[in-house]
Amino acid sequence: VKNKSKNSDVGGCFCKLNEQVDDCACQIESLDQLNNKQIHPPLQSLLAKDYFRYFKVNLKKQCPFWPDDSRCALKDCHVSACSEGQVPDGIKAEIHEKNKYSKEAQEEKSQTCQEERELSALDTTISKASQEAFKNWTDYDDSQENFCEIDDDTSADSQYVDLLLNPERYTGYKGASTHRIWRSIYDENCFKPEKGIAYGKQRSLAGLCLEKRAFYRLISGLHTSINIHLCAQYLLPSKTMLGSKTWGPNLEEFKSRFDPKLTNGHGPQRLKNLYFAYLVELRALAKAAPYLEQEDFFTGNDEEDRDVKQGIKNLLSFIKSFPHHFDESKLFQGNPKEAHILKEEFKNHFRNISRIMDCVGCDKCKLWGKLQVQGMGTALKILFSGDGMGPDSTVTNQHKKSFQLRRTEIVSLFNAFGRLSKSIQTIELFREQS
Ligand SMILES: Cc1cc2nc3c(=O)[nH]c(=O)nc-3n(C[C@H](O)[C@H](O)[C@H](O)COP(=O)(O)OP(=O)(O)OC[C@H]3O[C@@H](n4cnc5c(N)ncnc54)[C@H](O)[C@@H]3O)c2cc1C
Repeated sequence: VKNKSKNSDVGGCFCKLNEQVDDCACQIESLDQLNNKQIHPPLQSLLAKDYFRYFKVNLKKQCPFWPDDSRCALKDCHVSACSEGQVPDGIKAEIHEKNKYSKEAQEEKSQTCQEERELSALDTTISKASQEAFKNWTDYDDSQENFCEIDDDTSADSQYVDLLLNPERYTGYKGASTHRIWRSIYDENCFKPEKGIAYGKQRSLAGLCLEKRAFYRLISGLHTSINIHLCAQYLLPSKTMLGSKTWGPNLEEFKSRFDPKLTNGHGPQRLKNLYFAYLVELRALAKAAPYLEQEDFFTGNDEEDRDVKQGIKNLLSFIKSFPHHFDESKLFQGNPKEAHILKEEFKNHFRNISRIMDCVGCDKCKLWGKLQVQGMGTALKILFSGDGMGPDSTVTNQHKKSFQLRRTEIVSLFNAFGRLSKSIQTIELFREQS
């Protein structure tokens, strides 16, 4: 495939990708470089490891806003859950995770840090006190920090899904059901620039404050990413007599969504919003690096766990060295009372969007929608949880609960970032084809 100069398609889908990411001191081209060369390859191999590939999710939760109405056209919407034996015991038991929330574990960790000695073997029982501590943490998370509603992983309807066996791709989910979802996200849960601007119409961000612009761009960036994946893994006409299915890039579908001539001029800005969402999650990973570098990524397979820990350290070192990170400290500034109200509003809107994911009428889209929204919510939790995320952040002191991430948050954060990363790499592919 001929490699076109990036700036040669001045009027096309990519015309805004030689600019700066909006409201950030970062050129899109430098993100392309960082992502495609340094981040995407190691990230994809980490996401194939057991720790990251199994995601526990409840796809049967009722939509809290309207009756479930839709079924998508293809049986490719179906998600196959894992059988009992498939998921590593270390993940299934999640003893390791629950244990780290217990008072005993916190104290042990604190002592361990002070004495600079290695943690002893894992305790494989969950004491009553530990369970209670875990519940307290869950309540704390739910009330204070979370930007998302996280599925109750003890519900009988929650199941492990192997993400590698259920890839995000074209499913044929479209029409009134999808439009109702996107409309309720944009119209009811994104901040509106001016009264009377309806979903699908020109959306001017002029007059919106930085926080509200950021919120809209995050959601739009996620929408772009979902749509890029369905274009990149489109159901192609079968080339065999038996009619077996093949999936691959569909440039026409991509153009229909991002070419300015076919989208009333909006497509290129939507592509640009993808980079904004990427930059926000990138910064969250950099900020949480001291915490993540301490994580054990426990599955019970010592060798793989060690590889993952090392792989994460290497990846985080690329991420930390990036010089143009998103600056979250500019958000929620000014009058403290107003900033607090705005932050609560921001959180509530985002929580609502996470609830709307239970209304998606195609299981595979719901799986990836829930995972990506939860991952973005985890990024926001990291960015707006203060600065207590250093190596000692798992230690509780009497006055303040320290920062914590659950396995499900870590898995969704890395996978969500992996999806945005894949989208940016895919843009390169479509650019070369066009
Ligand atoms: C949570 C979720 C997950 C999905 N996952 C999948 C999937 O895995 N596979 C699959 O095949 N389909 C999936 N879909 C469906 C897919 O996103 C589209 O809705 C569908 O292909 C129909 O596309 P459309 O052309 O009607 O426009 P849509 O993508 O439905 O967009 C609706 C309207 O929103 C506006 N819009 C479009 N893109 C943006 C943007 N980036 N920013 C701002 N506004 C925008 C436009 O005005 C557009 O007309 C998912 C839908 C949802 C809600």
